[in-house]
Amino acid sequence: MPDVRTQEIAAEQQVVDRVYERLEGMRAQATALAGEGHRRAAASSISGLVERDAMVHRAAAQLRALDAEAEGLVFGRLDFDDGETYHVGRLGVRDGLEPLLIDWRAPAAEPFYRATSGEPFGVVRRRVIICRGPKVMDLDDDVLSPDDVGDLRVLGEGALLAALRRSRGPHMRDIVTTIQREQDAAIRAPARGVTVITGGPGTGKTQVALHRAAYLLYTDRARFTGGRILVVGPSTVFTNYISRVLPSLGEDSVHLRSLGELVDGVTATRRDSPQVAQIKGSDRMRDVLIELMWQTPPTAPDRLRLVYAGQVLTLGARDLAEARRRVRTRCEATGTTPNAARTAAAAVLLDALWARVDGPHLDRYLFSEDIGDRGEFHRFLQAWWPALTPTKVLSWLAETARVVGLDARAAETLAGSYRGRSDWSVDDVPLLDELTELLGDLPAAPRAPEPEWQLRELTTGTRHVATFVLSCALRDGWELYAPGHPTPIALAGPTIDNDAVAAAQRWAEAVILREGHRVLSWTDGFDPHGEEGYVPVLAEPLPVAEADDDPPAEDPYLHVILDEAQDLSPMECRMIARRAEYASMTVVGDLAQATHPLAVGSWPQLLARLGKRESRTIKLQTGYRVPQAIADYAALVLTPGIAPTRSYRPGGTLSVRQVDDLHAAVGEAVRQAPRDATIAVIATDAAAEALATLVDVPDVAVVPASLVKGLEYDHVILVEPADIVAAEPRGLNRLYVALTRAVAGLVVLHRQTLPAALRG
Ligand SMILES: Nc1ncnc2c1ncn2[C@@H]1O[C@H](COP(=O)(O)OP(=O)(O)OP(=O)(O)O)[C@@H](O)[C@H]1O
Repeated sequence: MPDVRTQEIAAEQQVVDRVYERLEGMRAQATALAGEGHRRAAASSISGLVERDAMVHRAAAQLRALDAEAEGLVFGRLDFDDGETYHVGRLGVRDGLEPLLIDWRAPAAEPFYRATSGEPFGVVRRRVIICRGPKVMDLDDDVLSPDDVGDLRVLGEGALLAALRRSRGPHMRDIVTTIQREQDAAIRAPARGVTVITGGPGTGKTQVALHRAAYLLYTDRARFTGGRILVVGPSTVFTNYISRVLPSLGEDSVHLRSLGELVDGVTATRRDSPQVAQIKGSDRMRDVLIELMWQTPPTAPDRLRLVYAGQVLTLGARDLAEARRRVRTRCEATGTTPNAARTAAAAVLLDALWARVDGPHLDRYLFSEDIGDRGEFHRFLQAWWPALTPTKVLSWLAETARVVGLDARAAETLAGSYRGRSDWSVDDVPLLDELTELLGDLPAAPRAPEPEWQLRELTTGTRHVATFVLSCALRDGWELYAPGHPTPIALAGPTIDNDAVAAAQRWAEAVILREGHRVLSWTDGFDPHGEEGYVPVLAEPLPVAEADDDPPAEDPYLHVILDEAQDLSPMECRMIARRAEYASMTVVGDLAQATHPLAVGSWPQLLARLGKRESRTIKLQTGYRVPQAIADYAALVLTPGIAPTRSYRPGGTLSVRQVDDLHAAVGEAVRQAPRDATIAVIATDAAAEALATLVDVPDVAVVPASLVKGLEYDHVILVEPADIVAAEPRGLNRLYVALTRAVAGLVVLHRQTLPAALRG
């Protein structure tokens, strides 16, 4: 006769089997629907069918993601006092009208995470079903009666302990079966406004942030699907570590980026020294960058020499500097970015050259036309006012001895950080992003000319032309149209006879030159009204894109989740704020772990940097990573007044050893660490480099202290705390972060005296 447990497991297995059977059916249906074509399903007269098909498609997509993760789909059951029972899982499954499995994010599943004996929500029993794929392995029942309330109010204690004991892999695993009450409240907080989630190390902030992303997608999929949620983490090591959590929840449409990956085309992983980070992170860098982008490019020629009407016209370095200053003033007054300023630059140079022409009888238009015809003027213009990319401008800093807006020492520190480097640091990324905005779009690549038949196609109304067009209207005389404009930008008026095509073309060439383009010759074309006209062949491709042809603006993010947000510098906040303009936010962090020299002292201060106001704050109190003994030791370095995290994790070993030979001691500690565990040696960035060659053992990671934030390992060997503290202004906070990475064992090795806080 099987015992009750075995019987219960068998009963649950039947339910799980039914769920998988139904899913198989849905999968087959989805494949068939895909084969049939979605249009046919959508055209069905029964609207319920369309909804069902959509559900089947969605389930199939989720299943693909879940299959890849091989996680059990069913993990919970709730029994209510009215006799009702449901099963809770990673996705919702119905058989006809009967719900077989409730999605963990559905309101009906909330009691699974919230019910306590004090507030049971009608639940009499919560059961965690421990599955390996489709096979039920074990059950953990929680009978809710008033006597059950323990000190920590842990829900599903057996399952939680089992989850905490599970061996650690290279990636973080989801916690969907064991989310705790306070975590659930944070996950399900309203999407709107800004939700700040704080808590000590290991309280599950990152987990909450990721489960919240999955929750928001569930509650408003139409709004958030397709990459409208952005999750930002501090480093690529960290984003890689957490990258499996959302797929294991069946969600793959969230953008997960590290701070070094927010600008297209750049993947930065290296951090600058605190001294450099302090300069690059400060918001005065915006002014520095503005000065930099208007300065004379290092490759620009410093003399312009042309011959006109037998006269040698020269602009020397001082004239050119003055001309550049005038272009800047003109552009700043009109909000023109440097990349859109070549037209203005041409006009200012022509003014300066004309001022040197001796001879009152000479004509200004003819002068512009003649000079404009000279290839040398255009070659000069391109070199003197080149198209600028953010990377090009930032690289000038390596060579710039005097940086407007910085004192000499800061300028030298900044320049030094670029010398001899070919890669960008994470701290450069906000500067590149700022420059992208400041410089404006690059002139567009040349577009294929419109086929002639398309030009003739016009029957009624006006069109936007793709290039300049010169045409002659019967009553108004010669008109010149510019790209993208349906109305003329210039009218010749009665001065040019309607038949004098050559004169009209000369006039138009002068106007076009003022717009920054040189005409080589003319061909036939059509104006915006479909009338025949002349189209110039330009020396350079047109930088102006027709309004209709602009690439669609990228969809903005609608929710931005920031992890380790305590560390964002003012420039990083500006970069995030640009992406979060239309977004609600979830801001996650721990001020005690702030290590950036410009980190904020409070959450309202951070939100002010982001241009947002706090809507709600949720503080997580219980730690799940660090055992209490290690948490208490780490808390010694905290500022007095900050309470250590109350840890739920049992066990843990702590050993603090003073040694003579650090390298030998590290080798010994690595040999003694259990083999089936994840092991990290954490040291200052400089020491980590040396240790990495020394500790060449597979599965043992040597991690620089600056990269360890957000990560965790079963065993941590921490090397020379005094050096970690001394390495940077917020060294104590860095030490606190390093001390709170261990899940089971922490070995602290030191040769020097320990930092005062740890001696206590
Ligand atoms: N409810 C839970 N059930 C099981 N494990 C949990 C739970 N909450 C957190 N954990 C585990 O605790 C560890 C720490 O979680 P997490 O990294 O999210 O904490 P954190 O607050 O972001 O830490 P830090 O501030 O150090 O970055 C992880 O291994 C996580 O899986």
